[in-house]
Amino acid sequence: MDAKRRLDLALDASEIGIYHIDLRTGTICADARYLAMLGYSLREINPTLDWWRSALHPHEVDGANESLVELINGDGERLRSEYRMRHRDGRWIWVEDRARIAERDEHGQPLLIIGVHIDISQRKRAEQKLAYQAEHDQLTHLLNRHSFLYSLKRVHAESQRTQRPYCIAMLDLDLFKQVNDTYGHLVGDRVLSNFAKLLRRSLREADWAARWGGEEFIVLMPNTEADQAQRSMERLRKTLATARFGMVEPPIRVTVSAGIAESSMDDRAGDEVIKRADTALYAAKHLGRDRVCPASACQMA
Ligand SMILES: Nc1nc2c(ncn2[C@@H]2O[C@H](COP(=O)(O)OP(=O)(O)OP(=O)(O)O)[C@@H](O)[C@H]2O)c(=O)[nH]1
Repeated sequence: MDAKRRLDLALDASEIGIYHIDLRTGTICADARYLAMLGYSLREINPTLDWWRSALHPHEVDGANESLVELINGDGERLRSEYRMRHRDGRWIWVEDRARIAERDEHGQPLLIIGVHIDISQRKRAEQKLAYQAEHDQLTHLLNRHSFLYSLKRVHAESQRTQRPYCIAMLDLDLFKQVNDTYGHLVGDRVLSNFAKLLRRSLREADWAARWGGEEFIVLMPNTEADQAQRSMERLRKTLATARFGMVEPPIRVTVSAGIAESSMDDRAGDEVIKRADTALYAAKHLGRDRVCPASACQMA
């Protein structure tokens, strides 16, 4: 087998598309594999740099363009970037683009760029899945404690800057051990996951909800004062008190207790607000459960 045939077969197996850009005309000469990746055949399209730009995802168009401009005007010889391109059927394909200057004129100006496109959509999907799993609780799909604390750090800094308070609510399902003991752990899991849906639905877009651990949840409400937060948690409490979880007969009823704390300019970190909300939650439990206690009133407990 001659070397060219061997190379063709190897490229075919690799599913790597090859292209070159003629910088004098702005035309792209792409091979069949490059075009097939985007749903086109050789006869259907004459790609140009303008076409390439128009097919880029809005989130990556600037970055991809800058990498190319840097390759053309900078000192480097090589480019390596990742971006999405629109497939003919409307999907977005993640592409890894690796290219180099192939020819320069007598003044050193690039004339030709040669490169390859590799379809990395599968790897990107796997990375996105891993990132999601690292940030979310597996059972409830709410944020996990780690990513909640990360968001809290940012909201706390923003609140110090704007001098506008935020609120934290700590929530704990009441007597949840009885649910597990009566119906089993799997039914308990479903109650937790249905409660999480109810919680998410009852919040504003800007609020953050997380599973703090076990049957305990935490909510961060940016730009919110204690009375607004209390109204929001009261609504949730009432909705839950009248909800029925119908996975068994008779349907399960669950209530929730909550403690609410508003941030103050004296708080050095969000942890201090969490501590006050936790103390208020303890007061809510102590006062008989199925209630919302603001930290400002929990001395009553
Ligand atoms: N099904 C299920 N149960 C959980 C999970 N995490 C924690 N629990 C249960 O939640 C229950 C918490 O019980 P306790 O801490 O005694 O509190 P409680 O029964 O809710 O009572 P109060 O908090 O005092 O109202 C325990 O039975 C835990 O096993 C989980 O992921 N799934």
